[in-house]
Amino acid sequence: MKLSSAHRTDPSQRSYFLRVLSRFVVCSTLILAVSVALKSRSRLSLLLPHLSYNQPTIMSYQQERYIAELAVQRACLLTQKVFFEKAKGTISKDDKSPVTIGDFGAQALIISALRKNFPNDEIVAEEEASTLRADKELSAEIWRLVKDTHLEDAESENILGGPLTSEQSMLDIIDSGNSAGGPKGRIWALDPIDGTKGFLRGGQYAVCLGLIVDGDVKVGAIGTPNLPVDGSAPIAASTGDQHSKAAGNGVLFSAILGAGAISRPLASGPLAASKPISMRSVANISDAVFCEGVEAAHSAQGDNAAVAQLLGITAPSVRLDSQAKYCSIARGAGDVYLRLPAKKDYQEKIWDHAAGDLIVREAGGQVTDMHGNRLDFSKGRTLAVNKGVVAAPKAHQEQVINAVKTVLKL
Ligand SMILES: Nc1ncnc2c1ncn2[C@@H]1O[C@H](COP(=O)(O)O)[C@@H](OP(=O)(O)O)[C@H]1O
Ligand SMILES: [Mg+2]
Ligand SMILES: [Mg+2]
Ligand SMILES: [Mg+2]
Repeated sequence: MKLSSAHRTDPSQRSYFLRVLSRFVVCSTLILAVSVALKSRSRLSLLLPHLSYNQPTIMSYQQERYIAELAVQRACLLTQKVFFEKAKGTISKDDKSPVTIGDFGAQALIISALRKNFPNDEIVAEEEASTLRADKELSAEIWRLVKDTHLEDAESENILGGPLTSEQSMLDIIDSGNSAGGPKGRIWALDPIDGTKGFLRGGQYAVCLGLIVDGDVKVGAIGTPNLPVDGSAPIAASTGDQHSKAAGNGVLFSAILGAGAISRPLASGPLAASKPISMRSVANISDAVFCEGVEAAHSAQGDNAAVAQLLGITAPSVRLDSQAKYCSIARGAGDVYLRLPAKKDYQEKIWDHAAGDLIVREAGGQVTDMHGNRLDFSKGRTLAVNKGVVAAPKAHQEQVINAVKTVLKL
């Protein structure tokens, strides 16, 4: 068929049309690429606002550490409320150890944040809700606390998943920390209040969370609301008054395996700026300062004293409850943490050590049992193959272990 000249396209017109079309395609591809990049960057910045985007790669476990820090920070708001404003009534557990509304509330808040962000992970937590299911009044009191506790920073609160929806879901959340632990998979070890006796006495306590992957601790976060922000300040034996509340207390410690340990003030807004922490370098072990527990039932204080004497240590021990001991030596406020068994057959719990073990090792220390073996977090809910704990600067660990073996005749 022959086309009339009116239907035929002029070649210069056709090439103009092709040029416009190709420019349109290039421009729209560019716009699309830029908008996808911006979108994923803003999603990332929501999750990891502390990251610099100049970093070529994002270090692994940064997100886990960030969520752990926020969750611990929020739980500390609740424990502080109980510490300063509420009667710290106790309930006795089957093993006669105390538990408070603060322990249950902090556990509920932290597990709900973990469930929101890492729904497939397992959780080994200290507390369970059977007492609360049998005591409606107590359960209602904890629920009032839990639903009213949120971070001041709405974006951070949103990342944690916002408030729980009902009292029943709170009880179920508390009970979901019942994993048996073990050598495989991602398992969070949670101690909602470590040093409950210190908490009740108005002394030191810690909110502790560690992530164990295939038996190895990868992330640790510990909130110590009553430790001074200034690591060189004296540690108050009791902080149960409003004056000390205003006096610069509250520290958040954390570590990622292979990436060092840090601390920052435990403020309630977005996470404050952090700084690296490290153990003090001690030229001679006789210059070291011991950190020890307060409760005689939890470690053999006579044995600790004999070890100190054998090492020529004369400085008095710093005594404080909870994993605040690990944190203290990790920032150079003390050098050696000894926890020699007071009861022969007691098995240490993984939630009492996971986060602290990593923070000390990442700050340049070594943590072992009294035989010099690394703590083994792959054996279930307890450190079934370890006895006692010895944490010291790497360079002096062997010397301390030898003194322990001499004193205990191992
Ligand atoms: N006989 C014992 N030996 C060692 N630790 C014990 C113990 N009985 C209880 N504990 C643990 O000691 C922890 C407190 O340690 P510390 O004495 O260093 O503050 C308690 O944690 P909770 O307070 O979380 O229950 C508890 O798990
Ligand atoms: Mg307890
Ligand atoms: Mg504990
Ligand atoms: Mg506890």
